[in-house]
Amino acid sequence: MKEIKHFINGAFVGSASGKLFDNVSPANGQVIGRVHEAGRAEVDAAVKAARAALKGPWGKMTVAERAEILHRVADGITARFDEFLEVECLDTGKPKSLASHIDIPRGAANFKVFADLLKNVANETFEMATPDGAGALNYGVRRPKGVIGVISPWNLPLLLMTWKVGPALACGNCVVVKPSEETPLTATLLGEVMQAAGVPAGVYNVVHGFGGDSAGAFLTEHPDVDAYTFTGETGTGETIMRAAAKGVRQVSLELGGKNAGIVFADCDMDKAIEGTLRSAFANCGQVCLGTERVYVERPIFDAFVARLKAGAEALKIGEPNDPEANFGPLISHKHREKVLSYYQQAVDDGATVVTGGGVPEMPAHLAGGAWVQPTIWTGLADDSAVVTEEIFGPCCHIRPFDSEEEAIELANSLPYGLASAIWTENASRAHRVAGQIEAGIVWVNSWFLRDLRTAFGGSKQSGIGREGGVHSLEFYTELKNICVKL
Ligand SMILES: NC(=O)c1ccc[n+]([C@@H]2O[C@H](COP(=O)([O-])OP(=O)(O)OC[C@H]3O[C@@H](n4cnc5c(N)ncnc54)[C@H](O)[C@@H]3O)[C@@H](O)[C@H]2O)c1
Ligand SMILES: O=C/C=C/C=C(\O)C(=O)O
Repeated sequence: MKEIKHFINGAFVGSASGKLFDNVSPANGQVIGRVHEAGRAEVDAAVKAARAALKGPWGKMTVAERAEILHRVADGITARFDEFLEVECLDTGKPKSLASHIDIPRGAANFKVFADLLKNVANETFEMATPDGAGALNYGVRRPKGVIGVISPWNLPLLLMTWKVGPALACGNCVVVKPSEETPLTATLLGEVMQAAGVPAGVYNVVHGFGGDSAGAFLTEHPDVDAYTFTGETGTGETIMRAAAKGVRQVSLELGGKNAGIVFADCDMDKAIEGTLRSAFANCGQVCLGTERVYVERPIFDAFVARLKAGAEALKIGEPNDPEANFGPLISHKHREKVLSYYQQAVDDGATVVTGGGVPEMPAHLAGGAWVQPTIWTGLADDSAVVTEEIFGPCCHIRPFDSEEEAIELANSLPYGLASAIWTENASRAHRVAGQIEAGIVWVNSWFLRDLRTAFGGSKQSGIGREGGVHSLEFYTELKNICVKL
């Protein structure tokens, strides 16, 4: 059985405690590996290695030197594309057709984009008048924040982890990564790529384990970490924020959502159906930006529901290697229990189940997987938990609306504010509505169209801070003002 070890100070090491946990395939329920669980000793070793690398070669490199190495990391991922694809799909069960287009290429791009960006950042300067007439010159310099704790989720493991590690390293920081316990493989494989690319030991460290009372908590409680960047559930974000408060460490939090799609009667129906299908069901609904609430203008409500149902029913459920498959399993049986509890709740609350609502029949060799049906409901009250709470599964509730104001009010009615998608061919309306949606990201006639230079993050309980492009610099660097009296 394959053992998955930590990557600390440039070497793969096991846990001193000898504690291991199972890595289980979501597609068939079989154990695919045994993962070392970090104790305080391993987390401490990783933080110490990061601190030493910061004071050592990495901290002393020029931006251009670091950028060259990070380009080699990106090329290293691309050169081992098939291996990354294999293990990402082993961990998550997602179709290779999806991960080969999104997860792995984005993993590589996250290093290139931020390496290039750092080479072109301008710093602010202010000339200042002084009473003696000689003046003063203020100029800003950016310095790495230090040792960054990176805590990432399981839904897009390589993409979301490198989305943080790419800019962190480009800015000259060193990182200790705690990947999700569900998906340890790509973060570990990246250690090999880092070694081969010439990233100095200690710059990139990975510790495996769980959240509370395990590697996650040990990392967030460690006093020598300067800042934490986290993607995951809102409740976990609160816990991490509390831990980071000790020592006044900064946090960047990308949290949960209950995103609304708003479909106007003047939309291009083909586009709206295609985009809503993806936003509700891609990655088996396990995308933070996904749509779980769809509001459709009444004149096209019935037609929209019928077409979305047909689209959901045409999804091809299957294992990662099935070239036809575009719909995989949920991440675990535990998560399936949660999703199925909402499927039951919807029925109890009087929903009309338009399609799905249960567990699909799978061939014998996949029967142990965490499969679930894509599901659509109508007819629920606005305060049903199914409509107000993040399910993080392949499901959505569709509700009619009669006016623009009503649609905006419904979209803004929850404490989350991550993303929204608006479907209309009327550009004025698109601008007007997009400006009023309380969310960090609004798409018009699209979904998950990503330019890595743009600000990414959530408002309200969906997060704190923005990452992406130059916005990442705000978190990953300290901006220092130097004032020179002339
Ligand atoms: N806003 C975004 O950009 C974004 C992106 C992807 C996922 N998400 C959210 O992530 C959630 C799904 O991911 P998940 O189930 O892995 O989230 P999660 O919060 O359960 O876990 C995320 C990570 O935090 C760790 N963790 C858990 N408890 C911890 C603790 N007490 N201290 C330190 N670390 C701890 C986990 O081990 C894991 O590595 C959903 O809520 C989804 O909306 C948000
Ligand atoms: O599940 C959440 C998806 C987040 C996507 C990104 O962070 C990104 O595209 O950079």
